[in-house]
Amino acid sequence: MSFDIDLTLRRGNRTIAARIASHARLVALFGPSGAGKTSVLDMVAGLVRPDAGRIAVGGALLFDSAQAVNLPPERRACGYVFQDLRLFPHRSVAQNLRYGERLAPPERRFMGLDEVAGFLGIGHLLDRRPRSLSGGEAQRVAIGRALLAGPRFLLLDEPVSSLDAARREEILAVIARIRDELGLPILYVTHDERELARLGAEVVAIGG
Ligand SMILES: Nc1ncnc2c1ncn2[C@@H]1O[C@H](COP(=O)(O)OP(=O)(O)OP(=O)(O)O)[C@@H](O)[C@H]1O
Repeated sequence: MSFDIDLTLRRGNRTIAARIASHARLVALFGPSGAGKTSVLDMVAGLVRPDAGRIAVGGALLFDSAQAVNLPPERRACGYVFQDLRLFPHRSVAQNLRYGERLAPPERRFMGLDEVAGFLGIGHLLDRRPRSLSGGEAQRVAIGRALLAGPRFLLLDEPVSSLDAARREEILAVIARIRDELGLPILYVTHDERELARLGAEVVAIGG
């Protein structure tokens, strides 16, 4: 199973709950703003601890409250592309990518920097600083940094919500290639139904 997740988290006066049991390579978490989609990604990444539940991805158990299993984020091997990207502003695109590369243990390095740059079409941007990039270019650099870290799966938080229609299609095509050519399971957050249709995603509703 690609995603086998059942968790709850109390935040303020609401309870965030998610149940995902899927063999699909791309599963979309869909729901209104504030429903808890980012919180679910944070729990899968190991940045926020669920109150209770179980998280397994690609057959690897990452968290189980009943068995007292709670792998730290660096042992979960997830490539997390945050909604605000979090590129290092004072470093070049190449340095941002190398940061990801350095995180990857040798046995999980399935792509080199040149290959990732070619795959994502960012080879001409390597000397630029993030602030000089367009939204779509910055998104591709953030995805590249995540891929270079040798992930076993990807967490993508609203990766196209800030882009115009043309750039949106460009990034969705990249995401479809990551799913089809690299075969990485992807957990994808959106509140836009057009993206679900475009990606043919399996949909899990959160909150609402
Ligand atoms: N660190 C925190 N402490 C307490 N409450 C939080 C924290 N982070 C988020 N929340 C609350 O948890 C709820 C879910 O937030 P979350 O960001 O997961 O939702 P979301 O579905 O991703 O929303 P959006 O689509 O707007 O990004 C919100 O009510 C939010 O205010």
